[in-house]
Amino acid sequence: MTAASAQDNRIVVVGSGAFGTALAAVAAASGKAAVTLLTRRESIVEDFKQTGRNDSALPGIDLPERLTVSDDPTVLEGAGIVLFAMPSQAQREAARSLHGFIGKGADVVICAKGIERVSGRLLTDVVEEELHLQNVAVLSGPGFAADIAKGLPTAMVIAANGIERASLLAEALSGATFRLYPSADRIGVQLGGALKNVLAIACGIVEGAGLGDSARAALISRGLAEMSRFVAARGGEADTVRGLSGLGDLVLTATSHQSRNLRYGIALGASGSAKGQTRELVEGAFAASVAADVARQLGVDMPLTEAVAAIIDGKTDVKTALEQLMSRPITQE
Ligand SMILES: NC(=O)C1=CN([C@@H]2O[C@H](COP(=O)(O)OP(=O)(O)OC[C@H]3O[C@@H](n4cnc5c(N)ncnc54)[C@H](O)[C@@H]3O)[C@@H](O)[C@H]2O)C=CC1
Ligand SMILES: O=C(CO)COP(=O)(O)O
Repeated sequence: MTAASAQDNRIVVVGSGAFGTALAAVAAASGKAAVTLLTRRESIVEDFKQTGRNDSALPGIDLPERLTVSDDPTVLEGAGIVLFAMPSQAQREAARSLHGFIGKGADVVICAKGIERVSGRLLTDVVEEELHLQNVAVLSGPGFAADIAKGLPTAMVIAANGIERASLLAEALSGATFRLYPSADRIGVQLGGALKNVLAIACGIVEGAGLGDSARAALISRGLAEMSRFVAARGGEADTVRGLSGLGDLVLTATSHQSRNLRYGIALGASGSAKGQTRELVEGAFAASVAADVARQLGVDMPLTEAVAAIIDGKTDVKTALEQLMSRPITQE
């Protein structure tokens, strides 16, 4: 049985970066369906033909032979499941440009962790608007692309509009080393992925500034409280943040040097301010100020996200932000 009855059971992954390549690899390795990785670069098609790898995204990792790599968007026509694995700020443009190829019965799954920067909107809303579709799903949770592609055990979450749809997608995309848990909370799952990146930057700042492991533990648990307030205010389930897409991913990215967000935060912490840092490379740097803006509009208290946003935007430095956080009124946990 396919997840989308009007389409065939092929899976197409759009975006041949690290995460898209990894997701295409595990889906192809499971052998449940034909899988195509759709790239915009002909050189990636050629490299895969010659080496069996996508070294531009995942150097040295062999990909399954049964994977197909293509630069022809017509492969999307009739595909039952389409994964959108490009960065958050590229989701709208990608949806707009691929709108004519994606069938009305396809299950589109967003595999990015962010919020639209210019509008503060959820990526599900953005992609649904551009594709004129409803029921766009979200895949999120703890899992580095390289770990997934190497076949290391990984568990993530797939959230759809309704648990039955989410369960079908989880079955279709899980494999021997990659386990997806279904959820019906699309808001909580996607906001968990966006906000944990901001908190991973905060943890990096703590590490880079030498503030200690105790500070990081405090950040993780107070950060989780912030996440749950924000998720509830945006109409999601506060409890979702305790699962893989919230706490699970926060712990992973706040503690592993594989995380780009953590490494970016370490650089900020080491230098004491955003002077001279490029923010464009990590998702959390895009999410921080928009999440802080939305939180203010909703009346949600998010001091850690505010502090990260102010540091990234050059409005304050690490030392001042820390002093402000530590001098906040004492409140009940
Ligand atoms: N790398 C990782 O370990 C993980 C990444 N993610 C998320 O996946 C998303 C993508 O991250 P990565 O793959 O690491 O980034 P990446 O920078 O390795 O790859 C992004 C890819 O998207 C492509 N792209 C950009 N705009 C496009 C468009 N309009 N149409 C088609 N393709 C487009 C780029 O050419 C590039 O190949 C991010 O939101 C990230 O947070 C989630 C879990 C793990
Ligand atoms: O989301 C990730 C792992 O779950 C990847 O994190 P980075 O984008 O910080 O590398």
